[in-house]
Amino acid sequence: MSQTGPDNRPAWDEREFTEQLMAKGAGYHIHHHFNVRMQQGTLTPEQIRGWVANRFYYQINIPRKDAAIMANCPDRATRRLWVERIHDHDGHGDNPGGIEAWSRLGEAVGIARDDLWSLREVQPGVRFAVDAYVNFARQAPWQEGVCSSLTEMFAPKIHKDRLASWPKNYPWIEPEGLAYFRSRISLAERDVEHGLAVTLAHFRTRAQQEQALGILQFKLDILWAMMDAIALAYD
Ligand SMILES: O=C(O)c1cc(C(=O)O)c2c(n1)C(=O)C(=O)c1cc(C(=O)O)[nH]c1-2
Repeated sequence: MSQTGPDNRPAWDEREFTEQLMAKGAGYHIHHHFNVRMQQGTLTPEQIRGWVANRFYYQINIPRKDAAIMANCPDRATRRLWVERIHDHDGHGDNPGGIEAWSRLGEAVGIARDDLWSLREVQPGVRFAVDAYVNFARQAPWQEGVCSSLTEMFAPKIHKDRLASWPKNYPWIEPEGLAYFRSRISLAERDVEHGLAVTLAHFRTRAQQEQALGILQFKLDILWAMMDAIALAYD
């Protein structure tokens, strides 16, 4: 039975709703001019370093964002899956984790560890955008926080693009530095499987489904605003 909201428009079925979410990929930061230039190989070492140093602020805040979603989630089964995201980034047991891998990317592009961790390169626009993501996760119902992570549907392509093009375009970057991108491909696919299942189950009426598209747009805007701030600072 298709559910209707107060305006009586029929809900999309799961296939159509998923297609609507996927169509949001047209606004992914993969299409931002700074990313296009990064991919074409025309960025200078300073520009690459600027991007890596600023994106680090996103990396260190992802586990805080995920902890906020968990804190809002009363469902133990969901928390058992969600906690893996925190382990992925912070590290767990023998796995040093994604933040450490990003630090190694920093070293591979010529940023000293202390410089990266000092956050002194982080631009105000990047800080505001990332903080908005964490604050959203703190304040919104947990299913909306989950929905906002769905830009990860589009992330495996951007990671694969970097793995394919950086070694030939930026031979000065030590190849071991790219391990973060490699690690994220399967993790993003796993995250999306879970995040999409939660989203399809929670946003049922047409109005709710459109709200989900709005949440995904909010997250696309965060990533886009980060790129704008980085492009402005290093162009
Ligand atoms: O390199 C990228 O372009 C990119 C984008 C995104 C994204 O779409 O939010 C993530 C990541 N990387 C990433 O590595 C990552 O771990 C990640 C977690 C999340 C999230 O919202 O929970 N997004 C992303």
